[in-house]
Amino acid sequence: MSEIGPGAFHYPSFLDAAAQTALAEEIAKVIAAAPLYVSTMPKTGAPMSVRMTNCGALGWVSDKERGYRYEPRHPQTGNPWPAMPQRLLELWNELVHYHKPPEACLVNVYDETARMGLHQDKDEADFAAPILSLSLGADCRFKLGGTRRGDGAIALTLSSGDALVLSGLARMRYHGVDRILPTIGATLPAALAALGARVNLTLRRVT
Ligand SMILES: O=C(O)CCC(=O)C(=O)O
Ligand SMILES: [Fe+2]
Repeated sequence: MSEIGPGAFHYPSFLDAAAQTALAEEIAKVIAAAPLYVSTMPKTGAPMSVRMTNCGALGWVSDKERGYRYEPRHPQTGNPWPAMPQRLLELWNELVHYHKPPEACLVNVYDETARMGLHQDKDEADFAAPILSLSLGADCRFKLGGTRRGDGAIALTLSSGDALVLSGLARMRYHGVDRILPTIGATLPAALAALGARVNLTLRRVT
């Protein structure tokens, strides 16, 4: 584990190959029940390059009219999000020291050209709870800035099996995915391989 400034913890290869396979199988079930969809940006309605879905009681959604928010139902099927797999609750307990369970797990699927601009995670009512991110598949160049937009950002590589915790002073740090890196040998586990190059799971407490 390496601490990238107070409260930001990077755990390279936290999940071994077997754990990645098991997690990918759980996420494939989530996607079968709650299909991936394309969110649009508030105001402009521009489509995001990342496809997404959620599991847990609440899911992060965005559209032109109503912007970023959490909803209890899939925006296209209208069904409640699938339950959060037990394995994710266990990883939260292992890595996040917080007295309440996560309510939302956002599943982001990147193809080779997808990216995510620098942003803060601030649609939650509870900023005291850490954020837990888990990565599968291709490496990405991840940017981690400060708590103000203009602060300089450092780049790190997030690889398959890596965990990242943003807690305390790091909870509101800007972050984003610059680009997916050509990654030799690290593809998504078979259960997810057809969907894209990289999958990121972000577990959050919302209320
Ligand atoms: O894909 C990642 O590593 C980051 C995802 C993220 O920042 C988000 O969904 O808010
Ligand atoms: Fe984020």
